[in-house]
Amino acid sequence: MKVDKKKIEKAIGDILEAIGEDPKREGLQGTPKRIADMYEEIFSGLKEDPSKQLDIYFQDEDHEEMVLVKDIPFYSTCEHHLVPFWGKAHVGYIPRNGKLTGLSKLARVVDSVSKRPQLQERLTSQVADIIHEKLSPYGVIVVVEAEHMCMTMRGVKKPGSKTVTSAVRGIFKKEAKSRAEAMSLIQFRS
Ligand SMILES: Nc1nc2c(ncn2[C@@H]2O[C@H](COP(=O)(O)OP(=O)(O)OP(=O)(O)O)[C@@H](O)[C@H]2O)c(=O)[nH]1
Ligand SMILES: [Zn+2]
Repeated sequence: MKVDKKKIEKAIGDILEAIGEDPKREGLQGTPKRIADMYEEIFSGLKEDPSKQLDIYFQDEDHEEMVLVKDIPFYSTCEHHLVPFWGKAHVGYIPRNGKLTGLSKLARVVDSVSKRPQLQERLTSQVADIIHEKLSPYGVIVVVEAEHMCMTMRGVKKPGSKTVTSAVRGIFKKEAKSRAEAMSLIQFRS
């Protein structure tokens, strides 16, 4: 289902009125439509199945070592306040039976689960679960670091504070050594 743009436009008009604005003044006339268009874009992940991004994979029987794509930028929307949280995701996995996915597909999975009203913890575990279920790798590790606008521009007002979440599956859960190796690669700065 597509977003109901008419309903969003009406709601935004109501909010503008409720805060004491005049939705008919020149600068605001197009705002409900702009926001409806924007919501269609930033919530487009709601009607996607992110695991479809991993439908295509390559076979390389030889490669059963860690693959890590780090510093994947993302923007998401906090489900509590509907304001942005954004940062970087680091996604690693150890392929099994030569099931390698395209590197960009890992970033596409991050994009897809970001474009919904989200919790950072859920975003992190959804990325790990999708890769784990679809590619059956030896293990998956996902680390997400983000700044939440609901903690900076309002409320507790702590600009610069970062929230770090992680989700590990398979071997990364069982073996501290593999986890430590992945974490050192994530932290490595060239
Ligand atoms: N666990 C988790 N909490 C989040 C996330 N995004 C926002 N929050 C928190 O959700 C909580 C909502 O708390 P409430 O007390 O219901 O709302 P509030 O009165 O606006 O809270 P304050 O932000 O403390 O002013 C806050 O503590 C937010 O920091 C997230 O991704 N994960
Ligand atoms: Zn929030």
